[in-house]
Amino acid sequence: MSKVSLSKDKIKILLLEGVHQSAVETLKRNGYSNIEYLKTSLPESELIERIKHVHFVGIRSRTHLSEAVLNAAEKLVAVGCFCIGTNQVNLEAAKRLGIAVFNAPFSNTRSVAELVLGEILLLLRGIPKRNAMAHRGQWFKSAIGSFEARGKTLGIIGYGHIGTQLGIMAENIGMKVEFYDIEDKLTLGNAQQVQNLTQLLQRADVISLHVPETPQTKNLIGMAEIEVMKQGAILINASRGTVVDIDALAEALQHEKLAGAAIDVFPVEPKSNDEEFTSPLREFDNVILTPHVGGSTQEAQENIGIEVAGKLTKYSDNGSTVTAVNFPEVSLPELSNRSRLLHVHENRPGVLTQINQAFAQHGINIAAQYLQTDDCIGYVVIDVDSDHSEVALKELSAVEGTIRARILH
Ligand SMILES: NC(=O)c1ccc[n+]([C@@H]2O[C@H](COP(=O)([O-])OP(=O)(O)OC[C@H]3O[C@@H](n4cnc5c(N)ncnc54)[C@H](O)[C@@H]3O)[C@@H](O)[C@H]2O)c1
Ligand SMILES: O=C(O)[C@H](O)COP(=O)(O)O
Repeated sequence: MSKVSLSKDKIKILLLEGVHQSAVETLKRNGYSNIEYLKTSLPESELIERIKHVHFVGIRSRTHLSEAVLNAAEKLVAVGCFCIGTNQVNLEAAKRLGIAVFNAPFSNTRSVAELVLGEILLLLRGIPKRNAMAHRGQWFKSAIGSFEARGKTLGIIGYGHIGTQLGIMAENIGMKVEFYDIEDKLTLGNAQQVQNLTQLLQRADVISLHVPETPQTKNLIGMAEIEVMKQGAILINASRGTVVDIDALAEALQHEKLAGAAIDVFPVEPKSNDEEFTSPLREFDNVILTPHVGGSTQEAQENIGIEVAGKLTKYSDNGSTVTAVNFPEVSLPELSNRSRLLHVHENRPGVLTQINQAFAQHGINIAAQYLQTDDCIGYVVIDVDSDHSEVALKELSAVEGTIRARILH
């Protein structure tokens, strides 16, 4: 259990993976100056050492916050994922330890959709192969294997923030859009939801994946799924590397079952730009390989920096957990002329009663109280008169089942 009651200059923030400077500016504007900024991710052993002293950590998709790392993070209050995906964080372990995790659920979605649209056009025209040949001095002027997008069917797997935007853009260039999603979805434009994955795979000229990394999406596209796709279809994956069986894809390209592919994410990705990228797909001219840059645009990164740093400062300054991905969500008013106690506890019967009884015994008047729980933890926020705040924190910290308690003035 950790108690935190620190002035802002003592709050240590570690930002990894070269998050946009807008994050640093946002934190500084809000009074947080104790920031360590690294351009790379860190291997687990180094992270375990560095994270011990840190109150907030900012990462992107390359940094793995495993249970071992989180267990070592004695002072960690919150994690900011400066991206959409949060699969690189052990969210359950973070929750058990009372560490809130935030992300940027929308800010880079347009960038991904735009990249995929471009790839669809290039792949339908066979441009990656012609481009590679031209670089080698070969002139391949031919309409063979070259098609317009107009009238072709785009099959989207995962019709969320990215899938829907891609669908609208694809319709605007005359494509027919169908999608498969495990949820019933409101269809935008003229898109049609199909009932099963096989149906989508059989009908689409281009398949694009926009699902999260989950146990269900692991190898969602393997040998069997590629087999049912149309002869000469195109496969695009800008979601997560675990979603496509890369060896199965390489084999399908070898046998010319597929006309091309665009892959932005890989089962194993280099840890830094200095590390060599290895993949069985490197040998194929008709595959666009990109180094996980779907969301890497200036616009997206700047917006993500502001959004996630804003969420971290709000949680630090006022306790709000709105949009946290692993925490009960509590929306809180500004704190004025009082102290605010933030208490994360195991969700077991009687915690709130214990708190209220302890406060009553010490004559601590509760000015406001907010509580949200999920199946594992509870998060209660209590505003009290500042004169009582230190006693209140002591009492709160002694409550059975307490995971973390901190105070804001
Ligand atoms: N390449 C990049 O740089 C980049 C950038 C942003 C996001 N991403 C990845 O793209 C993913 C999608 O992003 P989003 O913003 O559209 O997410 P989202 O949560 O808005 O949408 C995901 C959709 O997938 C559906 N889904 C989940 N499991 C499924 C399954 N087994 N089969 C079919 N549908 C399923 C969900 O119901 C949802 O509609 C993210 O989780 C992230 O991993 C990659
Ligand atoms: O989850 C995401 O938003 C994307 O995969 C982008 O990750 P990145 O910030 O590491 O580029």
